[in-house]
Amino acid sequence: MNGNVLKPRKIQSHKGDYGKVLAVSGSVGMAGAAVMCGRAAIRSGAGLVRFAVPKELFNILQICVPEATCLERDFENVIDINDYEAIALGSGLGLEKSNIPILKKVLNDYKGTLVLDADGLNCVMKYSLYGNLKASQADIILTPHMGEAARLLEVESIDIKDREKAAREIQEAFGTTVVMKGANTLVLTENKIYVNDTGNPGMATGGSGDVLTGIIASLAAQGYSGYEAAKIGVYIHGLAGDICAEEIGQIGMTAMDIADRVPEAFRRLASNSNDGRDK
Ligand SMILES: NC(=O)C1=CN([C@@H]2O[C@H](COP(=O)(O)OP(=O)(O)OC[C@H]3O[C@@H](n4cnc5c(N)ncnc54)[C@H](O)[C@@H]3O)[C@@H](O)[C@H]2O)[C@@H](O)CC1
Ligand SMILES: Nc1ncnc2c1ncn2[C@@H]1O[C@H](COP(=O)(O)OP(=O)(O)O)[C@@H](O)[C@H]1O
Ligand SMILES: [Mg+2]
Repeated sequence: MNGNVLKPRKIQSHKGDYGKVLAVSGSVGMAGAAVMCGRAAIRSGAGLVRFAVPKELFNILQICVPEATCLERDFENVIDINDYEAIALGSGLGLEKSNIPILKKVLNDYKGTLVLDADGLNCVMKYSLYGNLKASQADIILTPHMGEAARLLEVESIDIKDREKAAREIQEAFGTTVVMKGANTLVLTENKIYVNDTGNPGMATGGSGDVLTGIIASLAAQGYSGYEAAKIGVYIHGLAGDICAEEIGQIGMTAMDIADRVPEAFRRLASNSNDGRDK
């Protein structure tokens, strides 16, 4: 990937110029997913990150991600979802019925860029919300791993040799951008496919996908299209993982380690010299 894909930050600019991300992530018992997602969004350059979470999570999030702010997950009285250029929805959300109105509100009313991950995807299938997903006016990026992709296609499992076909089927079924995660993550949109070449198996560790969701949402908040944000996001995420492998080793890198190498990954992409990939 060439560094000129990145938008330079202007000297005369302020946080309002770099977008606001709303992270509708985490639940009691999965605060970590929100931490990874929010931390990665901040590390990817968004002007402001705000969590929409149950009140029980405020303390832990404000300690673990002090740069972000927290609001209660109440889209009727507290949060205007269309105030945010990008929403990350689903990491660590859980599968409770109480998520139905949250998903419906975002899918029916949101007009920005929406990254739908993990339990966001699982809830769409569990509660038959695919009609809402297909009709949504948002620019949507789905980020399934192979297990989640199988759920989206309502099949038992997907063979690795059928990965691209399955990703295309999801893209066509929902009309969104699709990020099919794993080694050589695929990014698909109508008539386009990008095969990522960064990353390593050390990244197969809990929370790594939540980091990717935060990176993509952050790029979308800064004005990249959903497809561009997804492509650059998977590249940066993998490169941050490769920097972890250089510094720490593949075994034992953590999702937080990956999030914290994201700025260096952007630096390498921007200079386009150290990553050795000029494609
Ligand atoms: N610290 C935290 O709070 C964390 C919370 N997480 C959240 O936990 C919830 C459940 O997500 P999980 O991914 O753990 O659970 P899943 O329910 O998606 O994964 C469970 C099963 O799915 C299948 N699967 C998972 N990855 C696969 C792959 N790459 N290829 C094929 N099959 C695969 C496997 O059969 C696996 O046993 C999500 O909301 C997620 O965001 C995770 O992100 C991990 C960290
Ligand atoms: N072998 C691998 N090579 C490269 N990247 C990988 C590999 N295994 C996992 N990853 C990356 O790690 C992330 C895992 O995401 P996910 O399965 O959603 O984990 P979690 O839900 O625990 O955060 C994805 O971005 C995926 O592409
Ligand atoms: Mg995940």
